[in-house]
Amino acid sequence: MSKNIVVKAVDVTKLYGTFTALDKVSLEIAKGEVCCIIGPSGSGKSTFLRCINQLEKMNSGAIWVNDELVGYRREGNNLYEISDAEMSRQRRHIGMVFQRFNLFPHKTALENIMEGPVQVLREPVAEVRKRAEDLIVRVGLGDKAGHYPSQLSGGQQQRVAIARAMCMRPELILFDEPTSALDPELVSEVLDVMKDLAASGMTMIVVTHELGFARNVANTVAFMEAGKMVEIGPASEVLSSPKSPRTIEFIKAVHS
Ligand SMILES: Nc1ncnc2c1ncn2[C@@H]1O[C@H](COP(=O)(O)OP(=O)(O)OP(=O)(O)O)[C@@H](O)[C@H]1O
Repeated sequence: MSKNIVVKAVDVTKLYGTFTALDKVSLEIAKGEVCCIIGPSGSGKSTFLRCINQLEKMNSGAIWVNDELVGYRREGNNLYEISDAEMSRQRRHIGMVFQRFNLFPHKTALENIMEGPVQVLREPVAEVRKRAEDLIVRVGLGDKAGHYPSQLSGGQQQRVAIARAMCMRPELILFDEPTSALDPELVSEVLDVMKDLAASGMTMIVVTHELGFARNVANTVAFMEAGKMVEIGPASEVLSSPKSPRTIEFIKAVHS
């Protein structure tokens, strides 16, 4: 695989009982690219992100992150599955930002940002603190380092969550509807931080209903429906002249 490809997913299939949540979904993202995944509720967007970072085990298919197989493949009798230890090692390369910010309530903003590198990666505290202090300034919250999550707005909490993901120095950050739990007036401050991150060269996969963000920031837009990747291509093409009738309908509905 080319060194430039950060994520490659091939024929990822996920079943919940007999229900097919993902049906042979494939995707390839190059270093520094931003891919937005759009689609109606229940189409499998979150499930796909969760398969990429191993929060869900797929039933078949394969996922590579930076040339390393992180998912498993089952082809007939040919089963390959990486160990849980290996999975958690791999997962460190992948940051995740959730719809609900999931900060530790009893830790300050700065402590939340430092938590992963100190507790999981066992990096020296002083080094991590320096990095976290730079990051909190970068997300515009330099004056809120000592605040607890309950003292921050939703938009501020989400910016802390983004800084927390970045502090792990991931190869890739997955965003699962990062602005959909926010009051409308707080959406743009989070999107601005994400835009900045994209401009700095971070590879990102973003599940979002913010088509304006997708249009302005994404290189690639993927439209999913009923567990299938219906259409994928350059953002301008998919958003301005979609080919699939279902994509056309969806984009029209979001705009109206
Ligand atoms: N743990 C689970 N057990 C059973 N079914 C599940 C589970 N998680 C998700 N599903 C089902 O799989 C389908 C895909 O869900 P998913 O959350 O991935 O969709 P989505 O496109 O992210 O939707 P939304 O935009 O509403 O978040 C849905 O029909 C959902 O009900």
